[in-house]
Amino acid sequence: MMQDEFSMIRSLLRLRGSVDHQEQVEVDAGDDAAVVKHSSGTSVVLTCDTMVETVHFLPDTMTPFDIGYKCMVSNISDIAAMGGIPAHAIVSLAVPRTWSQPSVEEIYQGILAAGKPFSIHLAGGDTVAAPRHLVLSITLMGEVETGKALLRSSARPGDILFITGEIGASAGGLHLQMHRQDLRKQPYAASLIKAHRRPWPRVEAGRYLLRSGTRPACNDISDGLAGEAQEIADASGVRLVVDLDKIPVGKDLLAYGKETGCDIREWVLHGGEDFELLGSVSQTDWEKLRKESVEQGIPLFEIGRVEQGTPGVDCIHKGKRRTWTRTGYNHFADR
Ligand SMILES: Nc1ncnc2c1ncn2[C@@H]1O[C@H](COP(=O)(O)OP(=O)(O)OP(=O)(O)O)[C@@H](O)[C@H]1O
Ligand SMILES: Cc1ncc(C[n+]2csc(CCOP(=O)(O)O)c2C)c(N)n1
Ligand SMILES: [Mg+2]
Ligand SMILES: [Mg+2]
Ligand SMILES: [Mg+2]
Repeated sequence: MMQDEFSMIRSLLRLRGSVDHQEQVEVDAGDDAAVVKHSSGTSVVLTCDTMVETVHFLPDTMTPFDIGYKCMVSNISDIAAMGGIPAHAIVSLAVPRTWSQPSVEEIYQGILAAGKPFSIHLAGGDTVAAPRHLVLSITLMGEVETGKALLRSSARPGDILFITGEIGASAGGLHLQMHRQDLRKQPYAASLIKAHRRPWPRVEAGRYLLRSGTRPACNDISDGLAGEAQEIADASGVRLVVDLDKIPVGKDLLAYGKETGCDIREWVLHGGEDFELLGSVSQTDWEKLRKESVEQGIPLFEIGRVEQGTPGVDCIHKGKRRTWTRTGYNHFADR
């Protein structure tokens, strides 16, 4: 039995417990809109990402908690990619009849859990009926020092290209859940499934990059490495060269690929939903960044370089250089 719209909203808001970022909250959820103060010297960072049943998840690939969690992470990740600090979120929920009240509350628990490490204040939202599939959309507001945001357009010829962690595991976890449930209990399975359902947004790395004063180019990898690299190339007017052998890949993904004979390179380059950051800085700054990042426990892996040339991305594998023609995940690719 589902509560009426207004009881549902009250139940969902009660799940928040205490209000995060209280010092900034002038008017909380409950009025026509929330009102938040923001500090001088900082600018507002705004982003929005949506998840749709059948497009971003299926009952077999994500629990309701995971759906809320991952939708929040995909938003936090965009703030991280700008070097910002996430602060206030607005949640829009379109719920079909087939979803029960406890399942919707579970989505909320996931949203709140993902926001908790960053003290994100859930400032309100909207709740409507949906004809068939669930749609969850989150708008996230954050702060960044004025004039300091990390941009896709900052890559320069001579830069070193880097990434903040292993990639491909999310797509591997999706594949395993959709096609190889028989391997679910294998030792490598849990970490791949976790990578797909509960990614971690790189806020610390984004803040570290911003504070370093090196002004790196930056983009988060939601649509796959190849596509996100292309976005940096286009925005900066440069050519990116990615060394395939340098891309960090986890041992569990390697084990899954070995067992199934699947081409894990496809997932590493085009899988997406890994939410690592892809960036570039000058060679001199790279030496400094790499040294300090080790001391601070923030992983940074060199994966290539930036060159002058027609905007685009090349890859080098076993000494051979080729151009990547495929772009990132495209929602309308089959239309
Ligand atoms: N419907 C829309 N109206 C206005 N701007 C949009 C719309 N959709 C996307 N944009 C803008 O286009 C840019 C690229 O959006 P996109 O969603 O591709 O980025 P992303 O969130 O980094 O990627 P992903 O959605 O894969 O996480 C962003 O600046 C975004 O605000
Ligand atoms: C059931 C199911 N099928 C396919 C996928 C893969 N997938 C969906 S959207 C997307 C790119 C990022 O989306 P967006 O651009 O909206 O942020 C990817 C890689 C999935 N997660 N679940
Ligand atoms: Mg988006
Ligand atoms: Mg995004
Ligand atoms: Mg992004």
